[in-house]
Amino acid sequence: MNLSAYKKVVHAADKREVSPDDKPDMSDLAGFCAIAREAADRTLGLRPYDVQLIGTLALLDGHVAEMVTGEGKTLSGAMAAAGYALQGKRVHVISVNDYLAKRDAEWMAPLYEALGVTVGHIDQNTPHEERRSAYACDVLYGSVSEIGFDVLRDRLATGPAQIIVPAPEVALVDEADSVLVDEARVPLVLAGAADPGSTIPELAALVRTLVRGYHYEIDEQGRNAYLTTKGAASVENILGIDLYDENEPGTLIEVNLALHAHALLTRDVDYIVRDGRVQLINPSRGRVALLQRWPDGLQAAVEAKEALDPTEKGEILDQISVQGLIKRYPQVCGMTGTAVAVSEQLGEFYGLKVAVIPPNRPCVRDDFADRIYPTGPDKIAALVEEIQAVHESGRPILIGTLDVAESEHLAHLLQRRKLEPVVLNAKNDAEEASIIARAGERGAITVSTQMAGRGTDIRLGDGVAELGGLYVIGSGRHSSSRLDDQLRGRAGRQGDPGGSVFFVSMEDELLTQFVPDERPPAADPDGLVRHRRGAYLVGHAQRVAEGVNLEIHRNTWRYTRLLEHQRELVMEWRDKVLHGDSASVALSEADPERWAALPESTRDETARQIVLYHLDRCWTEHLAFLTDLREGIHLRALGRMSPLDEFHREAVAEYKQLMAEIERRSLDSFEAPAPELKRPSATWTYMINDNPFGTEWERALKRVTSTSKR
Ligand SMILES: Nc1ncnc2c1ncn2[C@@H]1O[C@H](COP(=O)(O)OP(=O)(O)OP(=O)(O)O)[C@@H](O)[C@H]1O
Repeated sequence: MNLSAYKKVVHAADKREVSPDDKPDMSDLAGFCAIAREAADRTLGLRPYDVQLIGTLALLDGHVAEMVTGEGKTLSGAMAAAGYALQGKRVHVISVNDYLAKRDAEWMAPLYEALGVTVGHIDQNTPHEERRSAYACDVLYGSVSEIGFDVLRDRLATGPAQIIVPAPEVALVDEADSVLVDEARVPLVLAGAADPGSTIPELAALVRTLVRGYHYEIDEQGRNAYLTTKGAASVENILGIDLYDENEPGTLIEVNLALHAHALLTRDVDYIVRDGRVQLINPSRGRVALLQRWPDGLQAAVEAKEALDPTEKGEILDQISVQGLIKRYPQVCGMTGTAVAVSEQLGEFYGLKVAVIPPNRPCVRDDFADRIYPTGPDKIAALVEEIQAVHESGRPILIGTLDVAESEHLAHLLQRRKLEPVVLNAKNDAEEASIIARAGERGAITVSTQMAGRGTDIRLGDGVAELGGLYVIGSGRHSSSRLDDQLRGRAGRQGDPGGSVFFVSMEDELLTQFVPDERPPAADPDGLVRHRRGAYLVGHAQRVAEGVNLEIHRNTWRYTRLLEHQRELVMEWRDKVLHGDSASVALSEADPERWAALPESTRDETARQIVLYHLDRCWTEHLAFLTDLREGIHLRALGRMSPLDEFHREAVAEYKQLMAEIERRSLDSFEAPAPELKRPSATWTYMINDNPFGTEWERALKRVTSTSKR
């Protein structure tokens, strides 16, 4: 169907008479729309606009619906989820965070109930049994990471009763660009406690004494720190060892990790320290990611840097990418305010098409041209002036910053001027929704990191419309214009008046990183850069950044596709072991005598546990092998071989042996039982890429973009 077909359905729905006892019939879409509209009106007090029904139809048709922010996607999505449920399909509404999953599930519950559909939600604190009942509902709301980690944790089930995620049927993805594109660059990783290793706190103290430019260098992209020859010599001197001793490779790695933690990771930007623990800040959302950590060595190095007790070490038990997770669902659809800009990626990675839904009331927000300044301090000074001047009129202002440290710095400067900004960042994210909801009140000044509080409606206070509505200021352009548009979209919702502007400096990271060699144009006497070239460079840097990110995404996907395929095959096998008798069949055939000697009542379970243990163990080892392989694979390029082909060749060969290895080890355990098959005692999740330093390929790519002149 296309937009005009949807409109016809909605037009027909308008003419239907609906009685309270009507049951929706999904073969009659107009009838369904009429009933859903009536049910929403009676239960939620919201009568869906025609465009919301059009959005619902686009979702039921498997599209990503682009609906402008504030148009009421929550309701469109709920009607579509109910529609799928009434077709007998189980729906997962995937949101960007726990808060929205809970809010939307609870808000829409009366509508679902009226339509005869059950609904549940999960968040990171949901206990096991409640989680299970939530998954048993027709419609489940949960964040992508919660659902992903449940899928990964189910993977460790040693009995069918432990599994909580039912077979996937429909995924309805809210903020689809953010989930399917931004978050998709980072695989979800489940790790388990293994042998505790040693960490060297002295190294944290040692690297603190090193001087940048003399002892160590940081590459232009700020992604990699490395010792210079002089630095390496000093470290060797202090430690009294040979860093490059082939028999002791561990120390060099630990020194490098300590240096990375010291030189590249900044407290309050990349992580915060709370309750004696290092908590990561999710770079795409500026929120604290609970239960997430860096790969071990780096986590330990950051803990040592902050003089905290080291947490347990672990190994990767399993991982899945957002693509891998989403591809499990036979039916996928989504909604977002900014889909068109990523339509190419949605098509390439997910086979999804975008449907643009017209707004209910046209947007009348004033989007002003960027204010460009030569230096960072000039920009900040002008930004503070602007805030003060606008604030005097009483107009509410929302300032979007790029990180927590910047928010705090700005808040500090505003306070010095006797202004009272409310700061919204990863440190108080529990309250962020209610704070952001008040950002439209007269006189409010709200400083917020990136998309914190996203999805919360900002209503204008009394008399604010006359002042021009909410004024949104970005303290710098993001690495993608989509994120800029999302920030602008906080103002001018549902036809409200509003304004937006970005303050940019030629020293912003976006420019120094992606167009480092360009000479910026001079400023006018009042300090503002008005030359066309200024705006051109900003736009150009953003396009380069977008291109680099797309290539990174593409490349990650090229490598993970094979891994995910192998994972699927192993999981199919595991399912057969878990639910069937394949372990018993295999082991009884391999050693009938031993089989006959075992007590009949327990031998099936014994066989199952042995095979599951070795299957999980071998998969963990296989993952470690693939990670190592991928890290070293770029060297093959030197031998004129295609790294990707080589990776595939070796990964496939190794995989072929995997099955045989599992069988061999299982048989060994069966014949001479080990005292205990010890499984990991605790699990946790990672958010950062499998390689914290970026792959060699990414680094090379960044080098290319930074040296190419246009
Ligand atoms: N049919 C309707 N009639 C009246 N108000 C509505 C209707 N649909 C939604 N709203 C209101 O519009 C506001 C925005 O809704 P919602 O939060 O779903 O928007 P959104 O499109 O998800 O925005 P965002 O992109 O910021 O997440 C809410 O306050 C909601 O109550």
